[in-house]
Amino acid sequence: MRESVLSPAGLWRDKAAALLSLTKPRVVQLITFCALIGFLLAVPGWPDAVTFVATGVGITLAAAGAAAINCLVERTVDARMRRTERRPLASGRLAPVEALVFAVLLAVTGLGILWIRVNALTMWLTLATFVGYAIVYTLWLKPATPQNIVIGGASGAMPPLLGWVAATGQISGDALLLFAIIFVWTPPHFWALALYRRDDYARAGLPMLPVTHGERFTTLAVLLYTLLLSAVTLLPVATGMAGGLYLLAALALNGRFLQIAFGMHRRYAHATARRAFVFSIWYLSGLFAALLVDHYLPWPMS
Ligand code: HEM
Ligand SMILES: CC(C)=CCC/C(C)=C/CC/C(C)=C/COP(=O)(O)OP(=O)(O)O
Repeated sequence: MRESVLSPAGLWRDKAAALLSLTKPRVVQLITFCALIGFLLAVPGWPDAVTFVATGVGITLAAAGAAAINCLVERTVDARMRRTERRPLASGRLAPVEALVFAVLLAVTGLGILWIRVNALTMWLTLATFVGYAIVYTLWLKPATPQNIVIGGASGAMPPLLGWVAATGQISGDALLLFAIIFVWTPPHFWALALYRRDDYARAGLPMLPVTHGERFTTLAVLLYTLLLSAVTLLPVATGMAGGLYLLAALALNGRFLQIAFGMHRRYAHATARRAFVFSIWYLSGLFAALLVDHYLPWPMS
C-alpha cells in the first residue's frame, strides 16, 4: 500500500483529487472559456473586471456542481463502462453523500455569486441549465432516447448565452446565435465518441445512436450535423457580429471537420471516430478563440 494512502496528508490529497475529477474539469474548462467569450463579445471595449471574474467563477462552480451530480446519478452505469469505471463514485473512492454535499456546495456558491455579483437573470438561466443537464438530461433523457444528446445539448449550449446575459442583462439575437453554434456542434462531438465507445454504451444499456441505429446511420448523422454546423458558424459574419478574421478561421475549421466527417462516413474506423471527437474539441476552442480575436483585432473587412 502507498505510504500517502496511510498518512492523513495523503488521504486528503486523494480525497481532493477524487472530488476534483468528479467535476469533469476539462469539460468545465471549455464551458467557462465559451461563457467568458460570450461575455466579452457582448461589450465594446474592456469589461467591468469584477462582473467578469464573478461570471467566470459562478458559471464554473455551477457547471462543476452539475457534473458532480451527473457522476452521482450515474455511478452504477459508470461502473459498467470501461471509460468511466475508474471514476471516484463508480470505483468506491468517494461515498455518494460526500459527492452530494460537494455538488450542492459548488452549485449554491456558484449560483449565489451570480445572484449577488452579476444579475438575477444570469442566475436563473444558470439554474435552468443546471437542472437541464443534471436532472432532465442525466436522469430522464439519457436512458430514454437516442435523441438524448440532441435535446440535452441545449444545456451544454447555454454557456456563451449565460456570459452574454451576465454582461448585458438581456438575451439578444447574437447570444442565441452563439447558443445555436454549440447546439449543432454537440451531436458530432458526442456521436463521434459514442461510435468508438459503442460496446461500452451497449453494455451499460444506454440507447446511444450507434447502439440503436448502427454505425452507418450514425456516421451519416454526424456528417449532416457537421454540414449544418458549417452553415450556422457562418451566420456571425452575416449578422455582423464577426468579421474577416473569424471567417477565415471558421472556413478552415469547417473544412477540416467536414473532411474528417466525410472520411468517417465513407469508410468507418474507430481511429477516425476518435480523430473526429478530439478534433471537435479543438474545433470549438478554435472557433470561440477566433470570435474573440476578431472582436478585439478587427480586420479592415470586419
Ligand atoms: C449534452 C452535451 C454533451 C455531451 C453528451 C458530451 C459528451 C462528452 C463525453 C461522453 C465526453 C468524454 C468524457 C470522458 O471521456 O471522460 C466528452 C468530453 C469532452 N467534452 Fe463533451 N459533451 C457535451 C457537451 C460539451 C460541451 C458543451 C463542452 C464544452 C463547451 C464539452 C467539452 C468537452 C471536452 C473538453 C471533453 C474532453 C474531456 C477530456 O479530455 O477529459 N462537451 N463530452
Ligand atoms: C453552466 C452549467 C450549469 C452547465 C452545465 C452543463 C454541462 C456541465 C454540460 C456538460 C455536458 C457534458 C459534460 C456532457 C457529458 O455527457 P455525459 O454526462 O453523458 O457523459 P459521461 O458519460 O462522461 O458521464
